[in-house]
Amino acid sequence: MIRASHISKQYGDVEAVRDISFEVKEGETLVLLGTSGCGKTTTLKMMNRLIEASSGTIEIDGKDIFTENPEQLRRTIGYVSQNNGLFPHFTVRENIGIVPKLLKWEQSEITRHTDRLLEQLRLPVREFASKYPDELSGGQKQRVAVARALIANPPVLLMDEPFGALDPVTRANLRQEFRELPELKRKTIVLVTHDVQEAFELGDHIAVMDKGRIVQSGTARQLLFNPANSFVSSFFDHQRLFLELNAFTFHDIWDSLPPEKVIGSGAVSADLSLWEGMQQLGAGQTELSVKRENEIRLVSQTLIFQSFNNYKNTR
Ligand SMILES: Nc1ncnc2c1ncn2[C@@H]1O[C@H](COP(=O)(O)OP(=O)(O)OP(=O)(O)O)[C@@H](O)[C@H]1O
Repeated sequence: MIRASHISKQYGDVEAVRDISFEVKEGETLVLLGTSGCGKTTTLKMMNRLIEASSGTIEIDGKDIFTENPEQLRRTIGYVSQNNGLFPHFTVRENIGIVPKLLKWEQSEITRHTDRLLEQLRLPVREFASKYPDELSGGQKQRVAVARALIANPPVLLMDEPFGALDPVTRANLRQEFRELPELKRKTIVLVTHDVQEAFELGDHIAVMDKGRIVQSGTARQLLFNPANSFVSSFFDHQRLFLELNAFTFHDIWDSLPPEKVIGSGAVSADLSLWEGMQQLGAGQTELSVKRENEIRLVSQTLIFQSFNNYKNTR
């Protein structure tokens, strides 16, 4: 569990972060979302003391991080930086093994763990372990950076725009893989992004930031349907329908669905978001009749319009 209370960072006259407080429960992901310069990276780096806070307190698992040795603290927190931060003169295997080496693991242990992670992150050991960062694509470098952050099995992971430099397709694929990676299931994660879709896909909670402050913190649904002010709602306006379809699952419209069961084997999984489900329906990947598919579409769209009306009424 991470608890940040009233943290601020001042650079001369610039207040990069102003009196921010938040909690991240064990195993949850908090996304810091905001436009360039709003203080996301500064907030993240205060949590592993790459930047020292001007005031406030940060606790990780009940321990005040300001009383710890910063270097030792950083060995217990996984960190993926904005530009992947790989050492160019180290091979992939050496880059991933940096922290275990500092922790004085046996070399055989380091190799075993490195190779397992490489395979999991779809970087076959034979092909990639001895390569240098310059010989990798952007997406491959990010996978190595994630492996490096995970190898010592830290309970907390900090990620700064981990997919930022990638094209939209690679970015979406990596996000999907990232969500399914068993290593990440129980981690407490703080992730920085300016990408709304990324925030909604990966965050249990999302903190929307502006000018060094958290304007609103909540689940995707809370932010979409109960925005604190026009800044928050305008943040989502240009892709609202897409976000709403992602914010609901087929569970949510179960009662409104036609009586004949459409969810289950051969049909649509109840855990799918409406967006994913409708994509499956559109691609003819289910065993449902066209008539049934159209009924589901109609129910989904009606639900969204109802929600949208509720949302408009709250403004
Ligand atoms: N070392 C520094 N000295 C002075 N001002 C700084 C310093 N680092 C950051 N700032 C300022 O603090 C503010 C917040 O910067 P920060 O890097 O946290 O923003 P960000 O939201 O992460 O932006 P981006 O998405 O572009 O990385 C900015 O106005 C920035 O100019």
